[in-house]
Amino acid sequence: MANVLDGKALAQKIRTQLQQEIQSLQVKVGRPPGLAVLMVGENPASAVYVRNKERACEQVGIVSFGSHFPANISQAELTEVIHSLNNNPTVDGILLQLPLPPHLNAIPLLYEISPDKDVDGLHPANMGRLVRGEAGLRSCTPAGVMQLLREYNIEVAGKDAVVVGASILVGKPMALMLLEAESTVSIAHIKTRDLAKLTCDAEILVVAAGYPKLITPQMVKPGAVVVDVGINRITDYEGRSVIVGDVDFAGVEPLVDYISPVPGGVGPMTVAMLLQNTLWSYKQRVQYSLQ
Ligand SMILES: NC(=O)c1ccc[n+]([C@@H]2O[C@H](COP(=O)([O-])OP(=O)(O)OC[C@H]3O[C@@H](n4cnc5c(N)ncnc54)[C@H](OP(=O)(O)O)[C@@H]3O)[C@@H](O)[C@H]2O)c1
Ligand SMILES: Nc1nc(=O)c2c([nH]1)NC[C@@H]1CN(c3ccc(C(=O)N[C@@H](CCC(=O)O)C(=O)O)cc3)CN21
Ligand SMILES: [Mg+2]
Repeated sequence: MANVLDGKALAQKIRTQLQQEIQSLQVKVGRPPGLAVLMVGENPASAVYVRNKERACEQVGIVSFGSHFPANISQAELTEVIHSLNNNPTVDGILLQLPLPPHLNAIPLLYEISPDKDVDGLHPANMGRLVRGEAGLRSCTPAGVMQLLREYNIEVAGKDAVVVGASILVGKPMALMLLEAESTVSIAHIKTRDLAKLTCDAEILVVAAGYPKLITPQMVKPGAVVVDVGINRITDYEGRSVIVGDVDFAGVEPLVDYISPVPGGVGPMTVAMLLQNTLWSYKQRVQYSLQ
């Protein structure tokens, strides 16, 4: 039986640490950290994220400025909203929930978010820092995966790692962080000819494709570490709406050494890293008032 990577428990531990640090800092600074989350239209994965994030902010003492915009908001209107948040001194973090409705273009909007407040790490300046191995705001989900591996003392250096998925939100920054930790990294994507051949060689397998049961028992190396990033809402055999990952958990779990569950794995870690990034950004911003 595999060890289950308990992201829920680790995230709770991190939130307790953050709560204590925020409590003592805000006395000196005179205001709590602030996080603005912009959600446009309806997206089930985003809705889960926004709900969990608001609860977590409240727990640690971060003020959350949640804004939910109708699906028909224009590119210009959303750009204006971002500019006003950039100029708002009580906002330390700005997160634009992805994906956006088709009439909106995410890339130009991600350029508009001030790199100092880009708690998703998606601005080219922050992605560039990651590529170069510099400190900075980094994408929450891959940062959460790395922290989870560290918590369980899982050796990464020298290992063969495979990342399934190559998005700028998860797959690409994940591969860069695994490389920084000195593993040998391969990235699979939709055009990969033989996915199973690649995944069968993976000692560390991180899956972020958004496809339920993409990874079957035949596709994993016995004794591997499997991290499931996928968040898919499906209807189960009893007609209920449930969340599942990209890995056939029941089939894969008996074969591997470590596996992260969905829910309770990477998702809560993403939220914890978002809070951590917001605190980091706040500390950068208020360092003068602390001297
Ligand atoms: N747990 C969390 O905290 C968290 C955070 C973010 C996202 N997610 C979830 O993680 C999943 C991925 O998110 P994302 O934002 O990275 O999604 P995305 O932008 O849709 O990217 C998915 C990536 O997977 C690749 N892919 C899709 N089907 C594939 C297949 N059959 N074989 C190989 N590669 C395949 C795509 O390839 P192409 O680009 O070539 O099409 C793309 O690179 C989703 O389920 C999302 O909800 C979870
Ligand atoms: N800009 C941006 N950044 C993101 O990190 C992001 C988006 N957009 N859009 C949606 C996806 C999906 N993300 C998620 C999705 C779920 C959880 C989460 O907390 N999952 C929990 C609870 C699931 C449940 O309530 O059942 C889990 O245990 O997996 C976190 C981040 C983050 N994502
Ligand atoms: Mg999860």
